Amino acid sequence: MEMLALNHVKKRFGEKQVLLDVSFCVPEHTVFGFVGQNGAGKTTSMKLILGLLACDGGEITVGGEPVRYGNTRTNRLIGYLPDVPEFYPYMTPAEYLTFCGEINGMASGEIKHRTSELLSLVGLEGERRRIRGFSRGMKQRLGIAQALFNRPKLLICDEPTSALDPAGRKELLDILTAAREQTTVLFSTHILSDVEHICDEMAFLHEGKIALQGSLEEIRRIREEAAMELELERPEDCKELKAAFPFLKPLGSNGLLLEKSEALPEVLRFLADRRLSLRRMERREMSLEELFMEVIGK
Ligand SMILES: Nc1ncnc2c1ncn2[C@@H]1O[C@H](COP(=O)(O)OP(=O)(O)OP(=O)(O)O)[C@@H](O)[C@H]1O
Repeated sequence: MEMLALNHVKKRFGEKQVLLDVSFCVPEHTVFGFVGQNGAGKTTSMKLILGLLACDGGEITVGGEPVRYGNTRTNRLIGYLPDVPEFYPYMTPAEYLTFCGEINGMASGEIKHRTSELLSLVGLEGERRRIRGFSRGMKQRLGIAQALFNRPKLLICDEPTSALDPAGRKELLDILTAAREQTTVLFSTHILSDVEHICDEMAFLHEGKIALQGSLEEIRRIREEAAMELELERPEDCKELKAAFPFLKPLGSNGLLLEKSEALPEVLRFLADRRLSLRRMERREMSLEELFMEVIGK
């Protein structure tokens, strides 16, 4: 079942059309990466999912229920970690989570149990310091514990790793992976290696639309089919081939990169007709980064 679905969502701020037509689905119990450059509209999309902004068109459902602007009904299913979470700095993490349980009207036994379970999940068990002395990474981890307190079906995190150092990022990614046992995770990022590390699926938002989406397996397949490296025996053969197919890109002294795999049969026919010998031909493993640069035309 899909936990979240956006269908043809549109959003404009004055003259600026931020989301032109955004559709994607997040299946239950996945870790879903929502990727986009700065200013692509990731936070705007999250605010629409939370009913904090009104869509100009399209529909959003959470757990099958439609999201309505200004109506918080679907938010009972959601835990949200904003990009800069705010806390009462004079509290310890245990005091803070206890306070969250109390304002939610939970019984004290349940609050105690949940607090200890979550502090252990985020690696803050036994932490007696007050939040004012916390690093950014510790605050993000506490924010995840808070967002998970009510056992949400969907955890939404807005760029949770972008301000963290590599060690802090790794800790946070491990927590999001562990959180998948209890919930579905949607997190926005522009750090593509984070997506490669923990996501099952992803969508890439570019110029107001989803430019690329699917499981990481599917996206890897696109990468493998995307480009081919050719290495010829002699530099003059390389020159001859390049002159016949100007779209081939130089690669080292005797190599050429073929980005359009549909042109491969024609290139091979040319090599055979001219009796040019090929030393090596290999599919090129593109990084997610390179693939995105290609999608955005850079
Ligand atoms: N309330 C608003 N009024 C006017 N413009 C806005 C408003 N909120 C966002 N925008 C604009 O919409 C665009 C998308 O912003 P958004 O914050 O959703 O992007 P983002 O993908 O989250 O970027 P970042 O990675 O930098 O956080 C930006 O150009 C931003 O300036």
